[in-house]
Amino acid sequence: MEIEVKTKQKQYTVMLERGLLQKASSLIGRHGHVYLVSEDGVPAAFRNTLQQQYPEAAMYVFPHGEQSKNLTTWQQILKDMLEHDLGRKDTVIALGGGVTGDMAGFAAAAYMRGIPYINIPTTSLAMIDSSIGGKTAVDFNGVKNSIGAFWQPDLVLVDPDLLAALPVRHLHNGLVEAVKEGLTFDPQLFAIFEHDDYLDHIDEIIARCLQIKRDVVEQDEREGGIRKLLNFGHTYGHALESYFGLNGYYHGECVGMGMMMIMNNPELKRRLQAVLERMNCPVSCTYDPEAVYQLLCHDKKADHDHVTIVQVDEIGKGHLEDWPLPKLKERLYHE
Ligand SMILES: O=C(O)C(=O)C[C@@H](O)[C@H](O)[C@H](O)COP(=O)(O)O
Repeated sequence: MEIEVKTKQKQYTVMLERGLLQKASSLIGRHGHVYLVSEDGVPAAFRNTLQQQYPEAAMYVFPHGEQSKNLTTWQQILKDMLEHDLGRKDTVIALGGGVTGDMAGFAAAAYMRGIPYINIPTTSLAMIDSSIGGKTAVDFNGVKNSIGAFWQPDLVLVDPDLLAALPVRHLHNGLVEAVKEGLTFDPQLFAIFEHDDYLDHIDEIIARCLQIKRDVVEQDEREGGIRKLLNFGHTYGHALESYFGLNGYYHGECVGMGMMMIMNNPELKRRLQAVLERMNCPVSCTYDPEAVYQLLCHDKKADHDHVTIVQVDEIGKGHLEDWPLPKLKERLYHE
């Protein structure tokens, strides 16, 4: 399956097919010199499969996880790119999860004021959500994704075979973003999680999410309106993620709890809770409300004294609401 994404910045293809990694170089074609970025959590066999297709290319491998998503790693990648004489027509290829896509994408966005980059996601989170749409960022000063750029990829190769190597907690972590897309845009997608053996429908789940994301990003590349709906659960979710830090909950797990916290409709909340429990994901946690509130005030959707949040009263129909900060704070105390 091929999905065309047409944005003002770039027009590119997202290919979704099993076995793509083996033939990546033939699909990528000629793109100047190639520079590979990956993380050590990606199975060595995947890295070797790509490296063998580009024997001349340098590969920068950083330690896996959110602790690497910072300006230090970004600077090290840029320095290495310079040392390998990468030019404006050369291409960065990211092989890894969301952090790799962010690091490689943000490095490509800044290097020589922007060079091409190609994404080969290896996690459910990256396949479903972060590999397309052009959001690249690092965490800074304790605030998630606070420094970054919109920089669209030139090609995305989604190979669900790679998920076989993913630990089950990571798999579910990414699938929470698909639950989010079902709740905000696609009742049939939510129904897969509610009623079916969702692990038998992984390819369909990814395809539905990519199509939703393509439609949203094409309408609103820089998140002026409808794209904000993709942030359902992220207002509390990002704050919890920052609050618990590197050894706490995963991103998707925090988004799941964030959706539970923001949702008003008790019946929908009950259904979401049942889905999250099916996926062995947490539905709530204990935290210091004041500390989480302070983190929440840095939300990119915040405008001085209010935050644009996403609400879902009917499955498939997310909408935006402006919530004053005191209302968000009060809920933290009464959840
Ligand atoms: O692509 C988007 O737009 C999204 O909001 C997708 C989110 O699921 C994703 O976690 C995103 O990185 C959060 O964006 P941010 O702007 O709050 O950093």
